[in-house]
Amino acid sequence: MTLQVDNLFSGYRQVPVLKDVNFSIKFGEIVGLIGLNGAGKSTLLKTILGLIEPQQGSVKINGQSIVDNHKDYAQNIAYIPETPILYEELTLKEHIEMTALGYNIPVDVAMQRAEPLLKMFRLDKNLNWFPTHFSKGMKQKVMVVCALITDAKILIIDEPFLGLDPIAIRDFTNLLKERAADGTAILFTTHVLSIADELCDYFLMLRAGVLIGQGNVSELREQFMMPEASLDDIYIAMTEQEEAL
Ligand SMILES: Nc1ncnc2c1ncn2[C@@H]1O[C@H](COP(=O)(O)OP(=O)(O)OP(=O)(O)O)[C@@H](O)[C@H]1O
Repeated sequence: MTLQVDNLFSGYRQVPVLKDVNFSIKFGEIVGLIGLNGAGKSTLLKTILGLIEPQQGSVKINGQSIVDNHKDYAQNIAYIPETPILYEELTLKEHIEMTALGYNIPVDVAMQRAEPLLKMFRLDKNLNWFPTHFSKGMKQKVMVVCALITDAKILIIDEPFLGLDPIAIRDFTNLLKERAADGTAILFTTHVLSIADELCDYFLMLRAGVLIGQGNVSELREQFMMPEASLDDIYIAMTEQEEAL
């Protein structure tokens, strides 16, 4: 039961951004995707989501690609983008209902699941609000609620902590840990290494479209030959190598 990425080349207009990327994520693991601006993190997430077609190689969930079974593949993934995408003409409640429809969940079940999340994020009094009345952080919380009410076994999150206040970061971090403990695989990008260090079982280090390291911190220490290094030290070494290229 995994997300399996094999020999993946992917990018835009035949120009590969990702070059021969290989990794797998088991259900229940939290994985941090780390790399400088432009390294290809969002391109990788978009390819996993099926928004970009691989130029070569494959992305499979439980052995099936999006081409093999589009519906199963899509329902297995929930996505929280870096910039919240909400429909101006739908209320918060209607966003939850629409998510329920998209993931084949009865609306009353979705509302039950949403209730504690809305309370935690202090949005429970705002069910009839439209997105124009929400702050950026509140919009991000709506995206989090919609993703977490699904039964998706893979959660893909682009910069999850951007725009959230410290309390929301703490609550969201705890929610992610709970989700992983229940068997959800979580892949997220971040530039906030301290949170990644606390949260992740292991890391994917992406440099110029190439996965140059993967593993937990002690495995990364071995791969980068830095026996005493912290995640910060390894990241800085990776960026210095990039500047020297
Ligand atoms: N729609 C696009 N068309 C063409 N090239 C693109 C497109 N989107 C991204 N790129 C290029 O692909 C490369 C990787 O970009 P990507 O957005 O995946 O990086 P990233 O690691 O997510 O960066 P950041 O940390 O800034 O979000 C960059 O060179 C970028 O210019």
